[in-house]
Amino acid sequence: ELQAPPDKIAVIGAGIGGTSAAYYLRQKFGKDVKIDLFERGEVGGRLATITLQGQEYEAGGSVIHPLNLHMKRFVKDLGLSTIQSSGGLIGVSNGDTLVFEESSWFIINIIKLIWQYGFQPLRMHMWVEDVLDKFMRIYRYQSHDYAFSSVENLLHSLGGDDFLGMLNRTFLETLQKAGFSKKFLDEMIAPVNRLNYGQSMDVNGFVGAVSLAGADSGLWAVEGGNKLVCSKLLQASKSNLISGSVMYIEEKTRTKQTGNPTRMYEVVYQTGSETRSGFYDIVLVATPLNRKMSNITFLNFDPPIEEFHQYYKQIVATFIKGKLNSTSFSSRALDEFGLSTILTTDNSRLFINSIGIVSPVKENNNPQPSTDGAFVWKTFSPETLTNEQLLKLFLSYEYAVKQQWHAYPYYKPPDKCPPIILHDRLYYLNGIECAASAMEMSAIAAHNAALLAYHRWNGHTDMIDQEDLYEKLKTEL
Ligand SMILES: Cc1cc2nc3c(=O)[nH]c(=O)nc-3n(C[C@H](O)[C@H](O)[C@H](O)COP(=O)(O)OP(=O)(O)OC[C@H]3O[C@@H](n4cnc5c(N)ncnc54)[C@H](O)[C@@H]3O)c2cc1C
Ligand SMILES: CC(C)=CCC/C(C)=C/CC/C(C)=C/CSC[C@H](N)C(=O)O
Repeated sequence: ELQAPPDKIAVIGAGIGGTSAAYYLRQKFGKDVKIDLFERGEVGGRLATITLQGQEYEAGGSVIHPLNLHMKRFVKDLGLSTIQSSGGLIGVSNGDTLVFEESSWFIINIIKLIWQYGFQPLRMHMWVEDVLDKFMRIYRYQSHDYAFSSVENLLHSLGGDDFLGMLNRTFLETLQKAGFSKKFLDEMIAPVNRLNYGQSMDVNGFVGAVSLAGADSGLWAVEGGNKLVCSKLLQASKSNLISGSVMYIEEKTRTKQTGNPTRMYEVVYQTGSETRSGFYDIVLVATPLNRKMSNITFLNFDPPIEEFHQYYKQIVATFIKGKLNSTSFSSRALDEFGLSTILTTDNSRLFINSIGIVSPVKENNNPQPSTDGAFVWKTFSPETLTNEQLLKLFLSYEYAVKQQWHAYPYYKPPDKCPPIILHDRLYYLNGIECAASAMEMSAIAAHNAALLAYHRWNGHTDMIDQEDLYEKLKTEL
């Protein structure tokens, strides 16, 4: 049995989380509900491009896993096209030498890997596959409309106590327990985690697994920029975009047209120099709740809604067009260097986490140098690079343009996730980032929050936090 649908829903934040939430809310609640989507910056949020000499490059979230089924579905349903992330050879630097270097010959790579690390790369591949296999259960649950009231319940339904345990242990502890050697972890795994999350092996084991999935083959991106998914979702959801910064949310009693006094949420926002507000039946917050990133306060809630203090790590992405100083990484000159991505080990004295050649978002081909042999490189570093540092990395450069991010949570297990239900009809999506931050994670959180809001509105408690879903759905034909 269904209640009358809500009149108005607010979604705060038009990144991939907020726009996909609007899309799923429209699917569940139907065409009559009015959905307002608040955004204080650009649609896309941490999915953004940077334009350099007339070419656009991904400056935020750039790669998508081949098994990220929500992102895949969006691209298909919204009529977008994909490009494959360009390969290129990868090396790992410890600041003095390259501790690992890929060859363009497949067989040489296999021999090198076995020589240096035995069968650990294969075992690691299997470990990640096993985590991914369980993770994929979420798509089955969500396609059957099941929802979860907390991130912990969601993860438990996917991988049981093992998945919850991964939030409580460091990635290092998790992999040491699984029998991987220090050399392999230092030289192969820590550098991937520095590239993807700018952090050491002290992150939680779950985000570590996601990070390794982010180094799988078959990664892809959206032609024209990943942020196009957000603008297309916004359009498809037929939501009303309000350009403004939400300042606070307050619960108040309003008398609706029916004459009934109803508890509603007043969303107060600033647009230009004006302060305005609107009343909503349901509110979804799709931005990290902390002072630096969203600065939203919750007034007069009973019980009060706590202030969240999740610290987000700063990452600086710098785009440099220039000729690499290959001798910063190896003894070879540039014309014999051949690597297009260099990762760094944790103990490296280098001031960057990674550096790699990038292609424009419209190019499906391998990146091409300009006539003088210069490529466009992207570095990730914890701090802004100084001119002196840039001149260490490059023989010469034409430009260096930076984009600074509060990129992802600073992971420090045990990682306890914030609640999804902040109040009766007030939901929070970005708590999922405490398990792992990635585009697909936000899309999963958005689908879950839309289903949760729908079932709670209609009193469908049997669709929330069902135990043993995997077994139940296995027997369902
Ligand atoms: C440099 C970088 C590289 C990354 N690479 C990858 C990658 O390759 N693959 C991957 O899967 N993930 C990647 N990620 C992570 C991914 O980008 C994020 O997990 C994802 O984009 C988060 O989306 P979101 O919608 O949850 O949050 P956001 O994108 O942060 O969206 C929140 C939105 O809310 C708005 N907002 C905030 N406060 C208010 C307010 N008070 N009022 C109104 N609006 C407000 C913000 O302006 C923002 O647009 C990367 C992130 C960064 C920074
Ligand atoms: C959620 C699952 C199962 C998989 C996602 C895997 C994935 C794509 C992880 C990447 C996460 C991330 C935050 C990457 C940041 S750096 C990305 C890229 N290599 C770049 O150079 O910009």
